[in-house]
Amino acid sequence: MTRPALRLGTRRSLLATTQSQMVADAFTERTGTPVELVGITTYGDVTKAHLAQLGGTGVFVSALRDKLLEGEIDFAVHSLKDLPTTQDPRFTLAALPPRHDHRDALVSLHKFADLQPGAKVGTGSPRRVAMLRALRPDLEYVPIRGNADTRIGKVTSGELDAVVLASAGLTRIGRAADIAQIFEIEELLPAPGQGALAVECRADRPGLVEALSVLDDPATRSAVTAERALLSALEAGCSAPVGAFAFDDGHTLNLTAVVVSIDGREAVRKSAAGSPSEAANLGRRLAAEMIAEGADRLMGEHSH
Ligand SMILES: NCc1[nH]cc(CCC(=O)O)c1CC(=O)O
Repeated sequence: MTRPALRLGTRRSLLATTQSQMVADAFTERTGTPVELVGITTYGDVTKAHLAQLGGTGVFVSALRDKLLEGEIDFAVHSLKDLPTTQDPRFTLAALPPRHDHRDALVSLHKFADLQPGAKVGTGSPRRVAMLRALRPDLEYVPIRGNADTRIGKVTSGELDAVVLASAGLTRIGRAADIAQIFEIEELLPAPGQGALAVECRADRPGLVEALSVLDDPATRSAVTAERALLSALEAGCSAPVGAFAFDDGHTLNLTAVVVSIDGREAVRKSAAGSPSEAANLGRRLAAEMIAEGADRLMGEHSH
């Protein structure tokens, strides 16, 4: 007997459809249940303009959630770093699949250290600007928007000397060959949850939550739980210059986080370790220690 296909709602961008297809394939391989992708055009995709004024990437998330509530789709795949840290109780993150690469990457013809003084580096992220400024205050940081292809195109055309994007996203859309350098976390701490995917469905479908949970990776879940608890406890918005990375080696969860002033001159950077079963506590504890050292002052207007 063939089972009915589950409907996986996805934005139509290359990154979104690729990530959704990866999850669909992994689920079908594990369970034998077919998955059908359902393309959804979101308000954010249509208007393009002033995404920040629409509430940042949250518009993409809420469009998919609306389709879950309407029953048009069974589940959705999000980039975890685009999800608000406060979970809407109507939905469950049924699976957090294994995270492979959390780091940021430089797309350029040159290594970061070899860029000429005054070279133009494109990134729309205050976190990346603040941390890169700490390393190279002599470069010019230019805000940019658009999908990865558009951003890479500005390097190819010579309009910019480099752009910085998540390594995971570049690899997923087949642009790994354009990466000149991957930043290690000592240089550039990624956004909380960067590189991880979240598989979400309605909380009132426990059978589906259980079925999707075959894709969950407990070590990824504990790591990103700590990162996101820290972000939430810092009361930082998605545009705040906050970096965090946690790694669960199966016994110990190590968390490192930084808050940098937007000019790159001041930073509070701290690490802590704990039990993976206490991931959220670890994140909250490290956030409290960072606030005690002035992290909230550094965030300035970027908090909330
Ligand atoms: N904010 C946009 C966004 N959301 C997820 C990714 C890439 C994939 C990931 O980080 O999981 C990107 C682009 C980028 O930051 O380069």
